[in-house]
Amino acid sequence: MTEGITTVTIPVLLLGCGGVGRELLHHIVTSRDLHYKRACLSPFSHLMLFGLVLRVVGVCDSRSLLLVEDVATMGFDDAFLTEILRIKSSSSSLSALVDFGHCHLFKDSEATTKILDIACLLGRTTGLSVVDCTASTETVGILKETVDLCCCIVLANKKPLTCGIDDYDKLISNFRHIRFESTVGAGLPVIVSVTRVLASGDPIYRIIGSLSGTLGFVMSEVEDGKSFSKVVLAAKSLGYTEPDPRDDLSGMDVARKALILARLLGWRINMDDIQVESLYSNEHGPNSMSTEDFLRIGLPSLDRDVQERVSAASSRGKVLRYVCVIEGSRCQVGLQELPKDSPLGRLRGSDNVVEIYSRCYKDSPLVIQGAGAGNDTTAAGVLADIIDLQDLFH
Ligand SMILES: NC(=O)C1=CN([C@@H]2O[C@H](COP(=O)(O)OP(=O)(O)OC[C@H]3O[C@@H](n4cnc5c(N)ncnc54)[C@H](OP(=O)(O)O)[C@@H]3O)[C@@H](O)[C@H]2O)C=CC1
Ligand SMILES: N[C@@H](CC=O)C(=O)O
Repeated sequence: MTEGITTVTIPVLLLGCGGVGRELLHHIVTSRDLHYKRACLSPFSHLMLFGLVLRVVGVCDSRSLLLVEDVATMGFDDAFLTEILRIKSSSSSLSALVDFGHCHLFKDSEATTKILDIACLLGRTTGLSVVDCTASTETVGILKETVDLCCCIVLANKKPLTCGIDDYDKLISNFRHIRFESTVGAGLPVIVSVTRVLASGDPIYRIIGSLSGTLGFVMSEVEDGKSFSKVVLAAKSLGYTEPDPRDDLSGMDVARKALILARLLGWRINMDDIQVESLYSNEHGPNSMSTEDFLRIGLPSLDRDVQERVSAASSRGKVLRYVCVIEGSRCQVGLQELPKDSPLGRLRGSDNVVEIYSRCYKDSPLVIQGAGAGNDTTAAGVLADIIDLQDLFH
């Protein structure tokens, strides 16, 4: 420890070690020096110096929980975190790491019980950050219990916030302890912007945006003459899509983002209240075929339809964009034909854009634009959320 610097430690428990979760661990390891020394650059550094240390106490995948030997004092060292990355990148289970020693492995219901034990031990004293980088609804129960144990919650996963309204209310009941910036716009500061505008007493009456990195990328690539199926597969390999890309193509992923924003505005609505346009029909849905079959057989069968729609729009001098509108009592997501030179029409690749209209931002909306998908930018958003929580524990 550098002399004169007080250390602030945030214990982190990671749920989900896929594309985003692994990238988060990588960012934690590579940003250690920055986090430790950052406060020294603060204008107030002559008053108080503190170094921030993120202590990863546990990592969970769909099958098991890997824990440090002593959660009260230890964190996985960087060599071990790097080994977790290596093992999970090769699609192996976390159980492969038990041989390395200095850790414990828990499975199934035992893992859930253990997570709650840790939350109980560390929540009130240290504000354990429980970070959800899964794409599962199964984490909601754990997250709700950790709220009561005074833990902090950081979400990339949209599903916990888009379940029933009671679950939502519970999760945000301690608003200072939850961050979910990456659920909308990946690393873009959308949630914080909406929250700040609302907190200033400036009512937001309209949000319009293009909020799917995948659909933005797909539409602009198909405009350039590439085949829909190939472009969706490329979006998947670039880390833009959900684990099952049908979540993107059905509009459900954008609908979840719309619901999170609408609920943030105070709307008491559920998924059923959102009009959602899907790019495929039921015969290609999860009840009819597996993800693998959809990628192999279903996707190519959609090529012609999507190409025709894109070409028809182009013949009218327009482009197709998947648009989210929250206004009046309407919350709607779907394809729109837009002028090529409009703010949404000009979007390329995985970029998102969000326009926020309020009393202060009436004639000229507050616009947030930039990369809206990808493991790197999403994990960066999650890490910034974790760092943002540190002020609660000085
Ligand atoms: N990629 C992006 O651009 C963005 C992604 N997000 C969100 O980030 C989240 C993660 O996405 P991504 O990393 O691509 O997903 P992946 O499918 O790559 O990873 C999901 C991880 O969660 C684990 N998991 C599944 N169920 C559970 C469970 N019940 N408990 C604990 N772990 C579980 C999986 O385990 P196993 O390894 O055993 O399969 C896997 O490690 C998603 O919710 C997504 O919507 C948000 C914004 C942008
Ligand atoms: N699948 C999503 C990822 C971010 O939420 C997208 O394509 O925007």
